[in-house]
Amino acid sequence: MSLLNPEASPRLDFHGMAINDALRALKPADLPADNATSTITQLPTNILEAFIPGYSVISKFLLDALGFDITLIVSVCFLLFGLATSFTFAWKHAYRQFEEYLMSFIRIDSDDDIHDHIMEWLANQKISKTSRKLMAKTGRENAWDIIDGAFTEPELDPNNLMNFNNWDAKVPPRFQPSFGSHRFFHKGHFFQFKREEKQVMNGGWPIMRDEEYITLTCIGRSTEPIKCLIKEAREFYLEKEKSCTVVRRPSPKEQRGRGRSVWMKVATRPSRPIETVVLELEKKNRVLADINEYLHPSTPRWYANRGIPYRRGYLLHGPPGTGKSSLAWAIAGVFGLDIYCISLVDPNLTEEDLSIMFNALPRRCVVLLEDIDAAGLNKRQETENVEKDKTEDAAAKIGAEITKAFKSVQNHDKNKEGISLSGLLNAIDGVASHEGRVLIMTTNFPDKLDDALIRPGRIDMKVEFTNATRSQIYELFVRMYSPDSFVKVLPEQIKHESPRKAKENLTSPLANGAISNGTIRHRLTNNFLEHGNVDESVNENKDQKRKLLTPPETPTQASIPDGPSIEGEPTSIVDLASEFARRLPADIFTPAEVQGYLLTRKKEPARALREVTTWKDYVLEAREKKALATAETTG
Ligand SMILES: Nc1ncnc2c1ncn2[C@@H]1O[C@H](COP(=O)(O)OP(=O)(O)OP(=O)(O)O)[C@@H](O)[C@H]1O
Repeated sequence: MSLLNPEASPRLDFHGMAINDALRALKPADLPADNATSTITQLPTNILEAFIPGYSVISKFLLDALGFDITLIVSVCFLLFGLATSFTFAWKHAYRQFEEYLMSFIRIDSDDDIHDHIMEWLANQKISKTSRKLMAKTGRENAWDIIDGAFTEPELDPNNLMNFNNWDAKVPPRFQPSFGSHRFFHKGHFFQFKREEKQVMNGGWPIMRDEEYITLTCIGRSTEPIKCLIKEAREFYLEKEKSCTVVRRPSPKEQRGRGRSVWMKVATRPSRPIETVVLELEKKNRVLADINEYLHPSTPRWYANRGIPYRRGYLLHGPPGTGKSSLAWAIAGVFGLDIYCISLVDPNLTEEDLSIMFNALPRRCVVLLEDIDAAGLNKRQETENVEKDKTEDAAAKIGAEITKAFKSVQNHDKNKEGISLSGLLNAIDGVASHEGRVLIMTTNFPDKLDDALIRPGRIDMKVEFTNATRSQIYELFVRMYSPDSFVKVLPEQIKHESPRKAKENLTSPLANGAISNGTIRHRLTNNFLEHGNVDESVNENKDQKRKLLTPPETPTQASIPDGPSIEGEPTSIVDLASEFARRLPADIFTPAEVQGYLLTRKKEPARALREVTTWKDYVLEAREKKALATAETTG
């Protein structure tokens, strides 16, 4: 019996009647009374029963309670659902076919540099302004960002001091397309950009971790448009970072995946100009020429033809604060390489990690192993000899044996967590080791290193750093008080050269002053040291550079602002520098100490000169006292 017939349902209420009227309009009077016969909009009850168990009971209950049959409504819903599902299925299938035969895609995992290039590029495209699905990132990430000029000046308080309160809030966040699909047109091509996450096995705990990847799709059977887009993104990114050095360190274990993700980018900082490392010109040029030759594209073949592993290691040694790390950073800047820093004293670093790290190095990079003497890799022989000398009498001998045994247990435990000499050697020149990298090790105690570590093939060049010589003191002084524009112009000039030109220049660093102190000296001699003035060309961007938050313009011969000159006192930076270098003894103070002293008087060269003798006496006296105290405590 159908309730669509009003006569058949005497208890029909107002709503029931309205529904029935509507249904009658949909299906006129001759609706079948028996639901065994069905229409296109009214499915047989037994079919509905199959999809909704207990349907007939429910419908009967509703019929009794409300007085109308829900079959037609349910049937229409079913049909609509069926249609929608079929349409979705057909659309998906058709799209899949379209994708399969008429679209091309390139997938990029987040552990590849291209991922960063694309994301950075997209952040600067229209899509990152117009898309409805964005991800916000804090605008400024490190202190170096102010150098690119796009920064907001902090407010000055009533005392003329900078107030950084709320400063960060003024920096607009950066936006990137968020997870999901995004579509955009670029250079006449339609692209789909999909950002997704997948679960991958982790090296440690937790077992699984999320890893991001992106897929770039374009219409057409060629991936060429995507390749062009990737190329454009890479160029954009590299142009942005061209005068910067990217610093990477080992990723925390739980974030470590495969490939590049074992290293994480910790900073991008402006490259250190090689001229700012005050070192004998001959030494500096020797290192640069050697690395330049090693990195030349034809060198790997030369090595291969002679069966020599394509590796080169440098040991920079000398007292702390003499410029070893500074030179390593400057080398990375000169050759435009990323720098990969490993601390061997990191207790979480295992030998296995170390070999994974070396294995994941890119083709060309600088690997910096700092303070290798501090990593328990001391010369074993020597330690044993020292122990022997101490064992003069029997009692002392027994004591020494106990100490030795205790130490060996300690070392055993240490090596379980840390790096042993053989572990380091395996990483440096094992099968897994990546060829083509520039390995730089620094140490304060070269004599303590095991011969195996510093043998040729592992260390190919040693560069000794000493306390500041007179000429270094002089150069540090001149550099400290040279105007910013003067200090900056040379490295910028080098960077704006075409890569080929830069390469030509680098072929013979000795012959070319551009990357050596030679240029600085040459310029200083001709334009600054002799006449006390900087080239006009050098001063071109002076006004612009003054805006930077660096100390105010540094003094030149024309104006030395820290008080009236005393008769007989030098009045130019050059003369001040000469006198300054004369008043300090050679080879006693490290460049870091001299730099530290000058920094506290960075706007007052004349004061720096006046007070240097007092400072020298004070430091020497303090050293003496410290030495006495140490001697007393050690007996
Ligand atoms: N030869 C130098 N030329 C220019 N600056 C130097 C020189 N030596 C030291 N400095 C300055 O001193 C500071 C410390 O230098 P750096 O870290 O390079 O010394 P280091 O020899 O590596 O010291 P450590 O052995 O303690 O690591 C830096 O700010 C650096 O600019």
